[in-house]
Amino acid sequence: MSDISLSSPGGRETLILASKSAARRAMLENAGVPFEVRVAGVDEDAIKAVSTDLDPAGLAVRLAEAKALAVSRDDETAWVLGSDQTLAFDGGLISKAKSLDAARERLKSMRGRIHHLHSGAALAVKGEIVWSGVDTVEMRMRDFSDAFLDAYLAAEGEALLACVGSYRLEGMGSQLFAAIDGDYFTVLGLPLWPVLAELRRAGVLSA
Ligand SMILES: Nc1nc2c(ncn2[C@@H]2O[C@H](COP(=O)(O)OP(=O)(O)OP(=O)(O)O)[C@@H](O)[C@H]2O)c(=O)[nH]1
Repeated sequence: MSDISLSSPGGRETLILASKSAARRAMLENAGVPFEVRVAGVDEDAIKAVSTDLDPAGLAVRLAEAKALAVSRDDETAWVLGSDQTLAFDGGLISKAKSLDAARERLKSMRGRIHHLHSGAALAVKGEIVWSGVDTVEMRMRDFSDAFLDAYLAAEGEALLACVGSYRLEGMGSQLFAAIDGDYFTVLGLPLWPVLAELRRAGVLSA
């Protein structure tokens, strides 16, 4: 993963995004936020296994905090942003599909029904969590046809396997939904508004 070091206005603190997520990176880039990328090598499955006491939103925060801490412990100066997204459906948690066939079955099971996306974020400095937050969106998937689903999978391909719900809301993916109730950026994987507000409060971004 290449580092992105954009010149920070006024020599502000360095922000590191501890995520391999292309969507998270694009959201910050498009918002004009100077940052570097350093992927956090966190064993998410191990954390999930000991977090059965948490609801999906709480798990998203815990995973976001783990990613932020993993990078922050190695960098004594930067502000580190970690993030994680969980998908709650039918009383359980859905994780990324391993193949397009699995994605097809996943999307068939969710069509015509509601699921929720929880996007958690955390900021860490010097190995300590200084802020965390989470936002949730209700996703109302329409009962699309098999023909539409096949066309969607063919159009989007393996890029969908990087997305927790096996879809991307942007582009053709918007046709999978009747409506969403919540914030677009939260769907893409980051509770952008509270993250930007905290970065301004902390002086990482100018007010
Ligand atoms: N472009 C796009 N990405 C989405 C959408 N919904 C979910 N995602 C992505 O699905 C991924 C959720 O997986 P996570 O485990 O939170 O993050 P990750 O991509 O594995 O990256 P790390 O932060 O390094 O763990 C994130 O990259 C989200 O950006 C969407 O509608 N559009």
